[in-house]
Amino acid sequence: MTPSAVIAGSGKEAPVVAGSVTAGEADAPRLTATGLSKNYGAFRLTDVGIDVHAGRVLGFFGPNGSGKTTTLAILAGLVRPDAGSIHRVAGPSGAGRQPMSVLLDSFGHNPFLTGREHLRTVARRFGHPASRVDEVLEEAGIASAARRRIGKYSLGMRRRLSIAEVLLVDAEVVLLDEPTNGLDPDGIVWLRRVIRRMVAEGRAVLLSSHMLNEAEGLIDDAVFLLEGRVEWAGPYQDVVTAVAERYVGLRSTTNVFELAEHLAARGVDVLQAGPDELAVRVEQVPQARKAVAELGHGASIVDLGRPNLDLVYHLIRSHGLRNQEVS
Ligand SMILES: Nc1ncnc2c1ncn2[C@@H]1O[C@H](COP(=O)(O)OP(=O)(O)OP(=O)(O)O)[C@@H](O)[C@H]1O
Repeated sequence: MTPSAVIAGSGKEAPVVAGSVTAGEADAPRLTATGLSKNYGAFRLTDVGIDVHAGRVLGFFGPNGSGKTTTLAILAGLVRPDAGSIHRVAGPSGAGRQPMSVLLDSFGHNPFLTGREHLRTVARRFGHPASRVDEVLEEAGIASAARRRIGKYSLGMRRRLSIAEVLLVDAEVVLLDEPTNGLDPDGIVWLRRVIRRMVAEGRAVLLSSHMLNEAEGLIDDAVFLLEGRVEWAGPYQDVVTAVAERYVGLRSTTNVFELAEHLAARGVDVLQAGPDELAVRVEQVPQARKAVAELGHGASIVDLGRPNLDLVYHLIRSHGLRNQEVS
């Protein structure tokens, strides 16, 4: 069962996984998880490690069922792992923030409460004045629905309410699982602003998302999960560089879909890199040229430039780019 949306306030409710808290520097990792493992029988999360740094956004990516929500639920203390440890590092003293807030993909709101009643409960729990509730309702664009029961909210309104809740909690570490789900384009633009502001305020943000276009301009670090294991983790610029060093673009006057099929049939690892461009491994360029010539077309090898997150994701997903030790 996927846990419902929750705010992990004090962190005390987390089942302790050899967890600990120390005081840290301004730019230190605020949350470090190592060796997280969970065996669900049909699915295993294996040896997952994550560092979420102050003032940075960590993009957390992987296909459906790769274990992202399971990992977030463990970090939030909602699921007890079979192994691993979580270490939280407190920010500079005086910030007065809660340790962590979490927005999970599913909702755990009481449908019989109004949006305002729900947020007032959260505000009381964390000692915030009721006036703050109205501020976040306004900011989230749901002030006009504040007196309506949550059960009558649309999907996007419930998502906005969850984000309002994250703002209200005012935490050092913010974990966001698919926060754009259900948001309209205005809501997505607003969420981007919210995330940028949170990192500018020195918070550590983990953003799990399938919306690669949306995540691209926001992330500083990335973790790619495949089948419950970390395939690649580190500064996002490093994976972009790694892809740009290993792959080149291939342009041809022929239909690229037809060309891609032709190359794949000849054993060339090939991916779509743009509307009229493919990506192939540097070492397979001679093979690719030969295959293109067989089709009777010319082809040019081009620099991929800065590969976008979409291409990086698909390369990792289908060809692998492991920079993690396999245990
Ligand atoms: N409580 C549970 N009991 C058994 N299996 C579970 C449980 N929770 C999750 N799983 C399984 O763990 C696997 C990973 O699920 P998880 O929700 O973590 O993936 P995800 O990467 O977040 O996927 P998505 O992108 O679809 O949200 C799935 O196969 C799921 O069925």
